[in-house]
Amino acid sequence: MNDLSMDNLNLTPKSLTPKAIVAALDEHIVGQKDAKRAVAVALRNRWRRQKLPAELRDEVTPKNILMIGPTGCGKTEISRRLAKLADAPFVKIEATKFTEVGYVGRDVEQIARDLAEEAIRLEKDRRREAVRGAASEAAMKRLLDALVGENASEATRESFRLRIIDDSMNDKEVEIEVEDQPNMNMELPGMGGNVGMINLSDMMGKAFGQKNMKRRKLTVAQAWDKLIDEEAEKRMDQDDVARVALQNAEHNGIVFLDEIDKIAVSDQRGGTVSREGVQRDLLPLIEGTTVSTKYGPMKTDHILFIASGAFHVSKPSDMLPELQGRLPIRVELQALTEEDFVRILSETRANLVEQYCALIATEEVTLDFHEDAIQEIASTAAQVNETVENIGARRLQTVMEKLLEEVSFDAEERTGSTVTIDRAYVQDRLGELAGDADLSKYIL
Ligand SMILES: Nc1ncnc2c1ncn2[C@@H]1O[C@H](COP(=O)(O)OP(=O)(O)OP(=O)(O)O)[C@@H](O)[C@H]1O
Repeated sequence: MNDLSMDNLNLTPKSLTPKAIVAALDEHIVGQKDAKRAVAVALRNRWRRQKLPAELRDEVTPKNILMIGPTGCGKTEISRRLAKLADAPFVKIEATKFTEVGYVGRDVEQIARDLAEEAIRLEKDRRREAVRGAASEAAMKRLLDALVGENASEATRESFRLRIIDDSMNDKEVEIEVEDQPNMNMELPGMGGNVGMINLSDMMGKAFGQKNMKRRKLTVAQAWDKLIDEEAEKRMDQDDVARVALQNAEHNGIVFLDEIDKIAVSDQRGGTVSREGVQRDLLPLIEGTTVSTKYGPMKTDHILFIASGAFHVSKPSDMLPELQGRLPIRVELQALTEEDFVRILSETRANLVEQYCALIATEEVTLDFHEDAIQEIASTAAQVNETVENIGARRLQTVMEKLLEEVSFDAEERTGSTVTIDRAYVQDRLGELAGDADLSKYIL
């Protein structure tokens, strides 16, 4: 890639120093300092690499990361948040998926194709912003034409326009001409996976320079969404979208490979694709290869791979040596404690307590959480994790849902009231359940 095309990339901002990245992650994720530092350095190294002269830049490959830690302790969350910070295409894939019946070696390339799709989605979102004004103007014109006819007076059009804008026509039906997407996919023989899939309708549309249009009955709200989408797409140079998105996937993409520990042990089952085989298939992708996608060839050399697993049964050293070598940065994440749960519920941004308060507040009911209630919820979650199964912070979700089940169900009958949630309330709702391991297995 030459320097010029590199300039088109959305570079990670200079201000995203490792410290700034860790600070941003701290807002959402409690603890796990080592993992945060490792991903922060990996991201910064991308920015550093982009500053290098071309010949050196190509030599610098990402130092992929292996996260070791129990389920629900923040491995995915850290990686996903990192990608969001960097505005980077991100996909999460379970490594075990490739051991299932029906998969063949080359299917791991689908990971790169999924990343390309994600990059396309991001790029289109970015460009949609830029064309929003023109697209909504054109969409409104088409919608008004369909509702009142092209020859209606300006006054009529204006009065309909205002009613559309203030949402009062949302449920009214309108018959309108929109693009038809029958999805006539056809697989090209001899080309594996999705590359060989071509969309016949797309192709015919391109050949004749036009899309198939079809009259459909939609609600005004549905028609508006569809028209905005069509008008925005029309205003994007699709070839340029594909080119920039592919570059972005190649240089900024992050692949999160979950359950890598499950493919590290040798096979006992017959009939399925061997786990060692999957490791071998993954290798070229991680080492760097070129995968054909429907947007063109995509190099995987500079994609950042974050592999993760609990490694309860297997050890990282059980993986193929080549794969171990490709995941040189090892970080351990800690199982979450009761204190961590308190912090997750009270210190993280948009935490579960805030979310529930906001949801119930839409019914004009106030949830007044006392500190001792948070402590009790955390202790209940920790207790159930210990007695039933440790699912980490995910336990907080089931516990909170159960705790607030009743209020959530009849909030609209309590308009104007305040529900006090203190330790006694939590014990009253959850005490019996949490104390009974058999019940908790199903309910909490
Ligand atoms: N340390 C943490 N701080 C705040 N929230 C957390 C933390 N760990 C996990 N969570 C929350 O718990 C949920 C599950 O976490 P996550 O998906 O990161 O688990 P994981 O470690 O990747 O587990 P798995 O290996 O099973 O995928 C998410 O909603 C996440 O926000």
